[in-house]
Amino acid sequence: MASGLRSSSSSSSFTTAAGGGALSSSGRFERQLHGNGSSSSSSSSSSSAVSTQGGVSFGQTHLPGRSKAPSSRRSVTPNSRTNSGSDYEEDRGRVRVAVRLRPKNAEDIILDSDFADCVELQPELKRLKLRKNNWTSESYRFDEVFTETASQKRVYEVVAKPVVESVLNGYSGTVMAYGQTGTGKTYTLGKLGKDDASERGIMARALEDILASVSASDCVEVSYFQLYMECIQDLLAPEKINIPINEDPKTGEISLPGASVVKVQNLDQFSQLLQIGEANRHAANTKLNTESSRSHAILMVYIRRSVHEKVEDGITSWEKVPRTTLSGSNAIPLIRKSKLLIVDLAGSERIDKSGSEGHLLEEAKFINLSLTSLGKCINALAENSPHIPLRDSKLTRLLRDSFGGHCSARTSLIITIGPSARHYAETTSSVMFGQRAIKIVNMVKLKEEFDYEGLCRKLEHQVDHLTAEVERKQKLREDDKYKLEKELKECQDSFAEAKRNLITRSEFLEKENTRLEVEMKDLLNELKCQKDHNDLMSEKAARLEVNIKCSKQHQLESSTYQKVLADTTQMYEKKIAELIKQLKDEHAHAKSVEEQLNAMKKLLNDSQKTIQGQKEVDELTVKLQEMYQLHGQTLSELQSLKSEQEGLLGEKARLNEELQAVRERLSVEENQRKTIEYELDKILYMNGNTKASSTFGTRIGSQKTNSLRETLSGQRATIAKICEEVGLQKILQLLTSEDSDVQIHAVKVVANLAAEDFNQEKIVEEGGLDALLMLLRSSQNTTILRVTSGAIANLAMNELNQGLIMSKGGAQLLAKIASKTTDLQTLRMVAGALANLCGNEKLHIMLKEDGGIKALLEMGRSGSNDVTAQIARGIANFAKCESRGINLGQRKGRSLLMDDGALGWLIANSNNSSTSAQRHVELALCHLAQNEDNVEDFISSGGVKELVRISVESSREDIRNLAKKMLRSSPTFRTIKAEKY
Ligand SMILES: Nc1ncnc2c1ncn2[C@@H]1O[C@H](COP(=O)(O)OP(=O)(O)OP(=O)(O)O)[C@@H](O)[C@H]1O
Repeated sequence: MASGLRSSSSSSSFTTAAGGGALSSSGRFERQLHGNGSSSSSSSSSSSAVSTQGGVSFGQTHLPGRSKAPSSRRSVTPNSRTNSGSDYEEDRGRVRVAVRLRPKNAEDIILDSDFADCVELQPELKRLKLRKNNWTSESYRFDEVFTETASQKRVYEVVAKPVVESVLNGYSGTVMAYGQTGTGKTYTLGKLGKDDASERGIMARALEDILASVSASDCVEVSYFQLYMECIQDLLAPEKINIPINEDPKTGEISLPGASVVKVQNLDQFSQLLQIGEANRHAANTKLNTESSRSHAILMVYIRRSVHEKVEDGITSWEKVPRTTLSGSNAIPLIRKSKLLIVDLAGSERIDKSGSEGHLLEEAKFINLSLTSLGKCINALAENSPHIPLRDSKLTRLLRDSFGGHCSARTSLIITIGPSARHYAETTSSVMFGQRAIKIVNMVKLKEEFDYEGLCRKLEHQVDHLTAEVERKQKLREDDKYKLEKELKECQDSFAEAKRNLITRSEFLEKENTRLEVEMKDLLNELKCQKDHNDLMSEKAARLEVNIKCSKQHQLESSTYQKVLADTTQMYEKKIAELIKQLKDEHAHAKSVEEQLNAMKKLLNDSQKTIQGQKEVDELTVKLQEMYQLHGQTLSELQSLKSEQEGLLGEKARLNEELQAVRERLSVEENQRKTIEYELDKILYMNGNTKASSTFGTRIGSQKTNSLRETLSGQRATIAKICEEVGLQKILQLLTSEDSDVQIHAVKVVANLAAEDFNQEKIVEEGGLDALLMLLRSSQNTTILRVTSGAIANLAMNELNQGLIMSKGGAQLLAKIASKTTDLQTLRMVAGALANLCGNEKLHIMLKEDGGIKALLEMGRSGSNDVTAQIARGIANFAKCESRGINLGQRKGRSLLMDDGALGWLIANSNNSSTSAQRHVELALCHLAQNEDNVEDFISSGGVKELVRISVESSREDIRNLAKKMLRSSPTFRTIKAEKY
């Protein structure tokens, strides 16, 4: 059941035209919640019957049957804030304003068909244009504009659904309708749509969404009351009147002690409550003899939802869970309360216009009192005024949460208007109310703070990381030391062994040496003995002369022995040399081993030095500890820097405001200077002079602001003042000046004055009309002709002047100018003047005879949309007057327009790209078709086909209906239509 609303706000909710800046992703999100301190048992489950309670307080709602235990509040601070739905989050605070145009009703169609609508919507630009007359219009931008065909579903989704979603998330929200009586406030908000669900208004749709989103453990309750003449009456229990408003002195929260609060469980039940409320509102109105709802109706929806806070890894998350799953876990059970206000304000029309008298006048004053004080609060809030007069009326006291209030209310306002030009003033006033409200930014409860805890955690993490790194490196160093020591030991061992081997080897070599020396000695002794023996033998030879042969043999033997001895000596000498070389090599080897040993010792020395790195580690640890201390100090410094920064930001904001004010003053002064400089160009522009508009028009285009509008009206006031001081007579005399420059300036002033109703009669009385006609007759100057035609067009708006213009030959003169000029602006002015004259049926014959109709139609050759729109307006005015004359039985016969080819012109222009021209062409065809005597012309010129097309394709429902009516009411048309279409 608790499926939750799928957000369509990104596509269908108001888009932001202006608004607050983006919030950073870190920061603190503060909500106000009611703790579970008060008992959760509620009699709300008992039934849906109307129950009465001690008090209903907004934000701290006392629920039915619930004890008034003080509810504890707490702030919740998630460590990170999401940016989801950023548009909505960022711009939550600004009041969103939409405008809805009501379709024409029967009265509008009957009374207004001669007039253009005063409202033009440009939904694609979210703009609304208010047309004062044919020449002047103002354009305003809103968050959304709804045309007369906008569905109830779309209006709900754009205006109210984002607010409802916000309320379901625990914020307060308000949806309010403001507008003149009969413009559709109740239709938009309170329509029940019993037979057709698509007709349901915002109240029913909001409850439908809310009920679909809450779970069984949640609670939805409503109060419904009206504020009539500063008195609050319960619409669910009408006997309860004069309900007081209580304000909590500490929190400023509002409560209505004694008001009924009803628990709602399904949409049918809510529809019944709404019906009861509407019936009671209607009964109260009837009793008070009022036709329309003159009270302010307020529906309050209280929502109480169970939520729980889950703490995981230091991150706080909010989850909507069934209450039963909360026990036994680390979840913290909480109740989240929010409130939705839907306010159907009473009609905003002016007292003088509504014609109220006696009791009704009193009533209107009270209604106006509360609406006026609402307007004052809106003004004060829009201007950021330090004092908001919330206490001036009950309405503003009740709505204190909705506009700039202390809670984070999200507010949507829908301005309802009608299309009729008769209610121009009321429509303008409603539109301006919306324009002021759109500037209001409610205080948003998202509070931004630096996340110190996060920083702390980050630093701790870094310290942990560094400590681990130090430990790792220490371990590495120990490993290295162990390895080096091991290698050193191995080196020492191998050195000792090498030394041992060397010693063994040198002992062995010494022994061998000794042995060889002994051997050599023995051999030498042997040799000596041998030599002694030889000597003895020679002695014997000498002595033994006899045995010479034998002696010779002995000699031979001796030489052999000597050779053997020499060989043996050489061999031993060689062996001794080898042993000495071997001994030298061993010495060299011993030396290189000693060198290696030295290198090892050096290495050992180095590694012992490396071990000194350990000390560095210790120092690092000390530094780390110092860092801890520094970190603590940094935190406190950060704290003080932050408060300093806040102070500086405040100062900066104040200086910015001052700077802005100075800039605005400078800009106003600059505008005033430029205004004076371009004064005459502006007048020209207002009268359609293209040359002037190339200079001034560009500026106008770039500056379309309220201040310019104010400057323009100030300009008119300046001209009126000049006229007052110089005297109209003198200005009119300047029209006959011989200097054409003087004439140009004078005619511009007169044309400007003629744009205001109250000057028109005076200008004619003082001979201004004659002077203008004289200029038309005699001047050749294009500018003079153009501006003069504009002035006459302005004068021709007034019925009293129209006869005079005709009797003085004005139509002939205008026709002549039309035939001579190709200047589009002049043609537009002339067409406008003739179109105004077409609206006076008494002048029709004269207008035709003076060539006015022919001239009007011929101006179509210009191909200009503006000129075509004026021609179409004139023909429509003419045809309308004729059809009225026929209806009243005052006129007979074929239309005077037929001979001049008006029907052909209309058919040829029925697909004109200009909306205004097309509407007038369609209206003119419908009015001409009403005359049976025009039927022949319609048949011969293809007009019937055009009429059938209009009845199906016209963009205006009222015109489609009119065409259908014409086709039905003429038997000839009926037959043709049946045969051909
Ligand atoms: N958008 C619309 N579409 C169709 N009909 C509408 C629309 N808006 C209003 N109406 C009709 O116009 C009439 C007046 O509307 P509604 O009663 O809602 O006006 P209101 O502004 O509430 O007037 P009041 O201030 O007197 O209460 C009703 O018959 C209503 O059905």
